[in-house]
Amino acid sequence: MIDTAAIWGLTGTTVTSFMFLWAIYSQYVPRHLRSYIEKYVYKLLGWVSLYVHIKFTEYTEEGLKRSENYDAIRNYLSTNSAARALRLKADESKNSKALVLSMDDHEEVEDVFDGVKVKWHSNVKEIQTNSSSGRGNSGERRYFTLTFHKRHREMIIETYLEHVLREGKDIGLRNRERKLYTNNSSSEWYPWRSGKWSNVPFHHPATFETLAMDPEKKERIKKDLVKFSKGKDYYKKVGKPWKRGYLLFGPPGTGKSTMISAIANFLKYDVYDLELTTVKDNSELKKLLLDTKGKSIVVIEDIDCSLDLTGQRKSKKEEDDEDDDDEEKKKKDDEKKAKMEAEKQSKVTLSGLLNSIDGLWSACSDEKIIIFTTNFVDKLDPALIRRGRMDNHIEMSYCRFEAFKVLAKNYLEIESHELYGEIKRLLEETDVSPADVAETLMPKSDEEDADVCIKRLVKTVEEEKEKAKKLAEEEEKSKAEREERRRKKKEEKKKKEEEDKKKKTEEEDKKVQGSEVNGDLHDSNGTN
Ligand SMILES: Nc1ncnc2c1ncn2[C@@H]1O[C@H](COP(=O)(O)OP(=O)(O)OP(=O)(O)O)[C@@H](O)[C@H]1O
Ligand SMILES: [Mg+2]
Repeated sequence: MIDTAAIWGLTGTTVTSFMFLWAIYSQYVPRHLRSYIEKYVYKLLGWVSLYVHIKFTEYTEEGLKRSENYDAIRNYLSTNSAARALRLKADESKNSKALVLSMDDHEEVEDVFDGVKVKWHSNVKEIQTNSSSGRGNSGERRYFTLTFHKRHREMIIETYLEHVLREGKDIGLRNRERKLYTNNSSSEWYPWRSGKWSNVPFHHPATFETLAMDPEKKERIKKDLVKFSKGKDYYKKVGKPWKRGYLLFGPPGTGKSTMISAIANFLKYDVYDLELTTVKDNSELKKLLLDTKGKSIVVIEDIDCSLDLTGQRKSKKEEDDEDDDDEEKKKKDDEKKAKMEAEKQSKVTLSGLLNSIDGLWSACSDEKIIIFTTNFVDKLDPALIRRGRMDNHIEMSYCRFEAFKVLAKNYLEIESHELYGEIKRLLEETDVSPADVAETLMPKSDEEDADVCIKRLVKTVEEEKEKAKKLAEEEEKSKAEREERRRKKKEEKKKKEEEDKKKKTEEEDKKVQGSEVNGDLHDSNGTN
């Protein structure tokens, strides 16, 4: 069938007469003759028309796969056509969180790029397909036609189309429903089962605005993220894979997991929450990482607990164990047992993890952030967290006044209070996690206003301060007791050693004396 959009270059009355001819042609000319005629008409149009037409179909040649370019163009035109076209179509795609308004079939919109005018036309064609049962089915195939003047051919093909596809893909990524993935155990790694990763829509509400931390630090992190996300060309230029590692460390409840959600929402990335204890070995780990998409964050939470990743440092530590008293030894034994349990389940090693982060990252898709979190940064092997692997080390600390102000604004919608001075002083002196502050600030009923919550916070922090003081005193006391025990043990050991030595010397003296007496006897016997 002749592509009607292909003759778009012709005007007014020509089009009307052509339509009349077209009706006669489709009714009276036999089908087998039409393909010949169409072939030559196309050739003729190519000679006389000043316009170039490019067709973008909804499905690939084989008809099986949806064309990514078609979707990108549709997204691109959705911003254009929503403003200009009169008939629009509301698409509700499975992976899109927003309604995509694209132009309806047989609509047309103009676009201007670098001062050059082009036209996009949306078309639909009836097709006959043969099903496996042998019966013919009819369906619709959609396509876009781009029309522009011959003299802009080079610019359109080389620059404009690249711009349209890039923009369209970006719009698609912005509109897509973001996902939170979690890894499955390898027994489920079949396409007809769950595959390597299961996912749910990612709807965590945390943002940098709601994250309580030092504002300057927050700005630095945001700038770093923006630079990374726009760094495609830079990373290519310096020959580095386009990835960045973040290490988030700090005590429990200081917002490490919240920060991950804030980063994901800020960059509009998916999140892959990698549970290392369900990964059997290094090869499984590599396969999992290779199966992650770009524009995503791979997270390994509590890396120190996931596996024994502390490497050789362990043996050095063991040497110091001798000085510990029984209580500490028991604690360490329990820790070791827990780690051995984890190792039994998973054989992922430190070097395996390092290889997966470094070696294969370059091979899998671009634009990826890997985040490790830990409560104990000192426990980690330096090889794991060196710059280049973990480029940015971020300490999430206890709630100080600046962070408190963010929480008060979020939870109580206040920016000042007469007790702010008191709170500032208390928070500088006392270590309270943002999680605790947030919980205290949250109104527990409709009767509780900001004043009640702020007073409760003052009380809570004062109590925490008292508790911390008592704990410090107790620790000091038990430390002194431990020192005393250690000193006594050493003294006893020394005393025992001295006694043993003395005993030994006495025994040796006795022996010498004995042998002298024997010698004398022998001598006297000999002379007899
Ligand atoms: N810096 C923060 N800003 C805002 N809210 C926070 C912050 N830190 C903690 N919270 C609040 O406390 C809760 C717990 O915080 P989160 O899970 O992020 O802590 P975490 O550092 O990951 O703790 P853990 O080390 O135990 O995993 C969050 O749901 C959030 O409401
Ligand atoms: Mg956490």
